[in-house]
Amino acid sequence: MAIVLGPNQYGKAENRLVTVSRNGSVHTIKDLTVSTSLRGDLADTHLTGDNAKVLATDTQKNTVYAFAKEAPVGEIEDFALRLGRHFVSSQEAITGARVLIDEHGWERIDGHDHSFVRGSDEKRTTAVTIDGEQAWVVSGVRDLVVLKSTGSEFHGYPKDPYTTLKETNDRILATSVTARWRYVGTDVDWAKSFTEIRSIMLKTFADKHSLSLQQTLYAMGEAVLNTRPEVAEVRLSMPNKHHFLVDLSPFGLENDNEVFYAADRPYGLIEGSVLRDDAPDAGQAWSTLPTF
Ligand SMILES: O=c1[nH]c(=O)c2[nH]c(=O)[nH]c2[nH]1
Repeated sequence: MAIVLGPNQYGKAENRLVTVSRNGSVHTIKDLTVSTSLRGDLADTHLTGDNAKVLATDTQKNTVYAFAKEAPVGEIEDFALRLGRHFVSSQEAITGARVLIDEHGWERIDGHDHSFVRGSDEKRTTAVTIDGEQAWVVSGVRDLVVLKSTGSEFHGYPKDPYTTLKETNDRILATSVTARWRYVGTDVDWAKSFTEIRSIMLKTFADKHSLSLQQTLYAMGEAVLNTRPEVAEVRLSMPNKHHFLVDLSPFGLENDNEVFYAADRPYGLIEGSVLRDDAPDAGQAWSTLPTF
């Protein structure tokens, strides 16, 4: 038996980067969390501690901040592609890079020039993978919390000895959407694509009469693929944020779908992928990302 080194990567995780760009007195901010990981000929450092091929994680961190000054950060996908390509092209031993960026949203306060309020916890995300000359982009959104107060049913499921759930023709449906979509290529108007994908997912959640969260998940992915040719595959992770009808009968009160207890756990976790059957090969697009 021999013991060998398996797949490995290393980098600086969760660099917090905030930039201010000034157009006269009007400021625009970008608030990012950037993680970089490098892959390549890195056996020596693992096997003998020889660091001749190890671009320090500290240097990777500094590169993130220097690149933010040297050119406008722009869209997160472009910034991630710039960083990833730089690491691979400038270090002979480094053959691959993975750059993950989360963008945290700030809204201008009442049209104010330089004051902002954090809108919600929602994050725009990207995961860029560089392998030699090739690049894959998977973008998405996290913590996009939505709720509909009707237009959702759940019934027709098997009843076994342990089933207590009551069938319903009218329930609250709420979830916190994590969506990732894999782009076919890299020649994309990233901002426009993101805005339109987010909007079509929200519209579908709202408009689709739901017989299960699974059905809603599929409809959301399908709507993205039907309208956005630049996308090959959508992966969705949607916790079912249960809202239970409170039993008010001890108080002599009827509860006609008006008073709910919002449980935070446990939650149903509904996850799935929707893709074109002729989608181009995913290459390394999803590697090391969570399945959903
Ligand atoms: O939309 C739903 N899907 C399920 O699989 C499920 N299971 C459950 O208890 N409630 C729900 N709701």
